[in-house]
Amino acid sequence: MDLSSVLYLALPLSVLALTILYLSHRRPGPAKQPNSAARAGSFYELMKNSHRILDWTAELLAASPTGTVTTFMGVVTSNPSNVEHILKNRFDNYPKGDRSTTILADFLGRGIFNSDGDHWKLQRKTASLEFNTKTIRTFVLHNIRREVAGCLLPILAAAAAAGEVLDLQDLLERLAFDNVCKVAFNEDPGRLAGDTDQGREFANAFEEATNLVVQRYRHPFLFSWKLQRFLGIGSEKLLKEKIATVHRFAMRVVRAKKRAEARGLGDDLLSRFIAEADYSDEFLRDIIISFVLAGRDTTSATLTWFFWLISTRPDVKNRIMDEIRSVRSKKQKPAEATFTLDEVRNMDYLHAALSETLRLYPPVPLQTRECAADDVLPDGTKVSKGRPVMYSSFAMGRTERIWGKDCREFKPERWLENGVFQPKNPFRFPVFHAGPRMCLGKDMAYIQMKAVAATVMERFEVEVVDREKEREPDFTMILRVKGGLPVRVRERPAEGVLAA
Ligand code: HEM
Repeated sequence: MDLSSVLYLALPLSVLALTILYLSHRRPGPAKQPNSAARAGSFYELMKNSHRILDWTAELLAASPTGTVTTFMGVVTSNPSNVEHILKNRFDNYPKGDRSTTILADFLGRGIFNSDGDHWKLQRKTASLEFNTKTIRTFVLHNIRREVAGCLLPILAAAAAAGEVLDLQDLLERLAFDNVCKVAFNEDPGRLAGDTDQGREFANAFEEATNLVVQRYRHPFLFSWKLQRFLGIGSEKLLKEKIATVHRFAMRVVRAKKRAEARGLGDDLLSRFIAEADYSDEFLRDIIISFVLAGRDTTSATLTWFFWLISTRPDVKNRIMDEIRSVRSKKQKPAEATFTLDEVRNMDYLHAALSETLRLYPPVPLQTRECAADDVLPDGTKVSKGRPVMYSSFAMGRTERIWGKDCREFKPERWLENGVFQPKNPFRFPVFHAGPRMCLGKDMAYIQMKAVAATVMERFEVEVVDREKEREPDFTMILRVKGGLPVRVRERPAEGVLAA
């Protein structure tokens, strides 16, 4: 790049930097919102609180009478009526929007996770049919049982015998990655069983590409990361390489599956899309990358928080153990190392404990949409065209107005009536999103999480090292446990359970 181009690009950058400085030091004017959203959170405050963005927004929202605030970042709400308006009633006015889809486009293309309008509708229609069949549920459970019995339990047994400390979060992430790849395209990258070269390269590139692409959100203007990409410098250089590795792997999978079509397709999601219509290779590549991203760290993060939370609550742990024993006692044939679909379904208390974990530590804690045309939210907040509008599941899970005075307590009982699990209104609990774009993998996620939790707990006592220590969330794309979760495991004496 020559000097004149550098100067040409440097000038607008300086203007942007000065604008940011001006905005951050400007005295806030009188609030323009009529009766609702407090105007809070200047650029300066945002920077000051950037390391605790979730707690900071939760505090702002709790202090606002309507549960909505207007910040430098856009409108943020924890008000269920607003959430219903954005996600359902005025769905078409709140797409993901250009800013977000442009940021993720190099990586995700126009896969279901990163598209709006007709392109999204087409994928959603096919995917909804495929996610809701009994065949896919059975396929999901079959894979998770295989992976748990064949890989996870032996690793835990070896650690128990050696008295070794394990990072449970890391193990669960490996398990979730292998599992979502099996469900998406029926290949196991072997993250848990001992990496294959190709699998390791794909998994590492996927992980790094996700972390690097998220860095683009930290740029206040699209222009700044685009400039880096154009110059091929810094994190953008590395990102390009990682994305190329992921795309190469995914393309190989798509082409191999298409070639195998004549010999019969499988039950995985890619096979089902191929059988459905003559989609292009790129279209299918984008779809499977979206599925892997969607189903990867969400379940492992939830399980990690779950194991930490129950380690601080022996009463909850005991009730889960009682439920597991009771489900087992109804079995006619000798118990296996893992559970059937019906057994997993019948665990209401475990379902409640996982939902309570999701309430306090939602894997996707803050969601953003972009306002397509000027609008007024049900609480009176005005939103202008192009503004980001966010809802915070994290703040909502900790809101007294929604969950009562004990909202910060871990209390699975709040989800049960006469021992039976009662789902909550998704606009008050939008952890899986809500409305037409609600998470497609919700049932699948519960099946996986329940199967893993019950199988591990039945066979092992999991002791979290330093369990009383408060765990800090680490929020990049998914709300993980900062620093992982070190645990020791001990084998329980067998209660009629066969070895894996
Ligand atoms: C605890 C586990 C999970 C949670 C909390 C969760 C949460 C969410 C949320 C909040 C969204 C909306 C994201 C957005 O629009 O930006 C979403 C979408 C989605 N999820 Fe999940 N998810 C979970 C597990 C899974 C799993 C295991 C899969 C399976 C592959 C999956 C597949 C999807 C898909 C395909 C979408 C896109 C739906 C669309 O845009 O129409 N999810 N999920």
